[in-house]
Amino acid sequence: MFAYMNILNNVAYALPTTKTELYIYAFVVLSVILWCRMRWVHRQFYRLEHKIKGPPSYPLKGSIFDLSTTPEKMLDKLKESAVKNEYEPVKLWVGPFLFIGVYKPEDVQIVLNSSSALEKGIIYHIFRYAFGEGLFTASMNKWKKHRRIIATIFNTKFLDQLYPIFNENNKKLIEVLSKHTNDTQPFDVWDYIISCDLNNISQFALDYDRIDKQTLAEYTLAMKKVLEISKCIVKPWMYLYWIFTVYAYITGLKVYMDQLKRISLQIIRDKKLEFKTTMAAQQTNRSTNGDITEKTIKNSPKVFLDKLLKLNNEGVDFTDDELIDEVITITIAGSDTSAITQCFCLLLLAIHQDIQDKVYEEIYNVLGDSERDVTPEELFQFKYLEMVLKETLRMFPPGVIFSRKTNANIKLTNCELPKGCNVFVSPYVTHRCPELYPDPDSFNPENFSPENESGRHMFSFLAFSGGPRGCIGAKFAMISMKLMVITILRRYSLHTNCTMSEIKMKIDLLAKKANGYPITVRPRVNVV
Ligand code: HEM
Repeated sequence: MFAYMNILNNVAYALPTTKTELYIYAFVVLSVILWCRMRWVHRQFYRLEHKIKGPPSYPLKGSIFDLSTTPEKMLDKLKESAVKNEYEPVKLWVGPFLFIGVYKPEDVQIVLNSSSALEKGIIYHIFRYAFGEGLFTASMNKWKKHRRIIATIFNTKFLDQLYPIFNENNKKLIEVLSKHTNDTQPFDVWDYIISCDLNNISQFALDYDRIDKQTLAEYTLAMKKVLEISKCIVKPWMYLYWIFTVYAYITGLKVYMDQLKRISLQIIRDKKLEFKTTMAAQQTNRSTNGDITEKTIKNSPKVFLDKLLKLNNEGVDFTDDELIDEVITITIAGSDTSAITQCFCLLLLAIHQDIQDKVYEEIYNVLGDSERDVTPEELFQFKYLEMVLKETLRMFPPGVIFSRKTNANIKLTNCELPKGCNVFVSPYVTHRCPELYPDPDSFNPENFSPENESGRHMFSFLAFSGGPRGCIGAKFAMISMKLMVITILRRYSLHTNCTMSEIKMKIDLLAKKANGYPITVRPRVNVV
């Protein structure tokens, strides 16, 4: 009886007496109810999540949401946790968002080929705000329609007629590099390579032949500036639209975002007008000659935008805004990625003189002493250079992580991903797995010899992602990168005092080398 009275007294003591206490109590009780309801409604999500290993997580903070962590450290932590869990999936809470890393090629294949993982993850929001809803950021329904159409453009015949664009820009590149031939100290090759790539990709996407130099300079500057938003990717609060918008205004980024759109729209309008005139001329020629004349054949589509407009005319029906988004996406997705790979490749060849000699030998075997341009048939013969570029992409994939949102549970080899999580794949982590690539921290193009490649799982090499949402520009990239390396090595030998252990990474959306790519160039005098 006494004990009973005591309990009642304690309860009475704990009851709210003031209005403030009442509000606090109500808030706590409501929060607990809402939390229980959320756990109940999403019980299947939590049941599956619970089965996946990962570091301890704390409310709000999650497992890795630590402001002092740099992206480079975060990547090292990811690699550590993957090794610790023997490359089985690892879960990470970032604030309220569940991320699950998938590293084993067998699991990666399931994810990238799954129709339940075609939606892009939350980290892409920033890119959607900055350069619209092109293929790279598009939501699933839009992506399905656009990808099917745009994939028809990236065929071999279309890519083959781009060689003159690449060759012309490469020639300009080796001319500007000539001013460094007497340098005794290494210089950073980045600015030269990215300018060449920006020219390649803008000419490919928009056809710059007809735009004045001033506009070209404005467009490439705007592209460089907009690309800088990738550093926001490690700041989750930027995923909120209104915070990003304020940031874009304050930092002046909005000016460049508008500039990209304005110039693209102007070119699209000019091209549309030109396209109409050509079509009208074709109609007239057909009615007078009964066939298409030489003049109209010469006017057949040369660049990406021409092709899009032609498809539009055939009933595809892209709005001007959609055309702008796709053109900007192609230019953004195709410039830094290629430039990073080319810079790493040049640096790695400068560090590994024996491998550089082998690449030069191959160039000499195919092209001899001639200075003529490389043809598509000849480029196909550069097998060793292809191995070198793939090994570069293995060690230093520009995209170290990419992610998708699951819209259904997905069964992997040993566990199940819950619907609604952000699943991510890390080429960097998978590419450094010693079971797939022995001695993974050494640069060894033999990893991609036909024998070694055929003995490995297809999804062991993820630099271009894979499955239906993989890189649409992979072939374009390989052609442009091969042609550039060939052009440079034909004229110069490359040297550096940088060593492998000195290569430190700087990561935002893409992974670059911190402190640039220091090389020296010497005119080639010796013939093999
Ligand atoms: C070395 C060069 C390149 C690398 C390493 C690379 C890598 C990638 C990766 C990993 C993805 C998938 C990203 C994700 O799922 O989030 C991707 C997508 C994409 N890439 Fe590339 N890329 C390169 C060059 C290019 C080029 C030259 C173009 C255009 C000409 C291009 C256009 C695209 C587009 C449009 C997408 C989005 C595809 C879609 O979602 O359907 N890329 N790329």
